[in-house]
Amino acid sequence: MAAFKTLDDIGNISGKRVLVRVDLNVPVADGKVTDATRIERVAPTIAELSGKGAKVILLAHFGRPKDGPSPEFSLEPIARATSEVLGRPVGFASDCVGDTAGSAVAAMNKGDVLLFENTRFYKAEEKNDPAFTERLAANGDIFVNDAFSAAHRAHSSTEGLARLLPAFAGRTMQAELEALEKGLGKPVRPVVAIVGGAKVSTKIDLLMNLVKKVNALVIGGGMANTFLAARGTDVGKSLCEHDLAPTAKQIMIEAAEAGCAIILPVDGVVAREFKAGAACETVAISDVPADGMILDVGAKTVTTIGEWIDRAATLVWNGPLGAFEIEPFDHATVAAAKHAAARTKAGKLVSVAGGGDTVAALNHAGVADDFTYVSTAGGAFLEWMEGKPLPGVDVLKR
Ligand SMILES: Nc1ncnc2c1ncn2[C@@H]1O[C@H](COP(=O)(O)OP(=O)(O)OP(=O)(O)O)[C@@H](O)[C@H]1O
Ligand SMILES: O=C(O)[C@H](O)COP(=O)(O)O
Repeated sequence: MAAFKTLDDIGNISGKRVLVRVDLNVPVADGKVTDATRIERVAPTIAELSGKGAKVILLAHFGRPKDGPSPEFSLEPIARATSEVLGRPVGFASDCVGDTAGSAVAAMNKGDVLLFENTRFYKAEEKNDPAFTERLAANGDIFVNDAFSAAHRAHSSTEGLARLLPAFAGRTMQAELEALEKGLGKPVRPVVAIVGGAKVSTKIDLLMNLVKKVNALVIGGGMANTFLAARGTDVGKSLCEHDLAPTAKQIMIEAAEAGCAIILPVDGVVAREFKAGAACETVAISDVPADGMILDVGAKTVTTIGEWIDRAATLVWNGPLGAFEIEPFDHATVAAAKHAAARTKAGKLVSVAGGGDTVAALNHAGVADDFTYVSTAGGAFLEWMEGKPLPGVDVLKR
């Protein structure tokens, strides 16, 4: 028996209003979804609930809006993409609470699917505010959480609702937890982690514990710049959170004490503009020009990363090594992804990667299917790896 209630326990839901938390925080460029993996992963849960005659109401966030509603963070285009993936109409309500939401739900028939606007248009969502959670709950009889990748957030739509309504794990939530336990529950050593990407402030603290769990930590992407700067390297105009230098230094101390090697870039691909085809050059990491941005790790670093992948029995990866969406800054990520995929196919590596953009990067490299497991989760995956309780999962426990 699973440790939490799943859709196998949900009973007769015909005609019932089921609020389903999904993660539709997908990569988008020019208004188009560039990687639909997260939508594809939640499709089975939606299809199952709809097939059982439920009125399926999707709750999701998109990005990190700071000041309430804005078109930039609207889920409306994602409703269209979800409809394409599901091969059926998906309605859209331009609010997740109140009259607009209530009227849209009242108009639903059995089996219909409706997406509510971005829950993060309300600050109360991220505060897990009980009054806001009640407003969300007013439109549901049952709650299903299928957003493993947002389960590290104790928000109204991830944790709060599970306290107010009968709550169940969706099929993707269930599959993610089972697959991670199987692949990484007792990882074969040496374990090498690669952490890159751009969410420096929300992920850097996780590295403090991660260095105690892995034998080597390769740091690339925007994350590396903060560590390089903390070490005294001038990173020019690169994405860098200088105020986190003390945290980065402490992580390097903890890693040394735990015997975890930290691998930082020795060279970088530098440009002056963040756009496709921008003029760029590869420079030693000590020679980044004051007006330059490191947008990818350089060829020497790629070779070193390959050597660490060769030493690993288990690889854990979150966050691209560079701004892979823009050529030619995808080179390092693609090279490392292909290298890890080849080792996995040769039976020499257990490779588990996760994250919205990380999955997109592996798809871009054409190797997502060759990894042992690809999770939709980035931050949640790292927290799971750390052994930290995930509020969205814990609340579902029997
Ligand atoms: N050197 C860099 N400078 C600027 N942006 C970078 C750099 N390296 C990587 N990135 C950006 O990092 C972003 C991905 O980071 P992020 O931490 O969101 O990863 P993720 O896999 O989506 O994880 P999660 O699911 O937790 O969001 C990409 O959009 C990529 O362009
Ligand atoms: O992309 C993710 O990792 C999840 O959707 C969570 O997003 P967040 O880091 O903005 O909470």
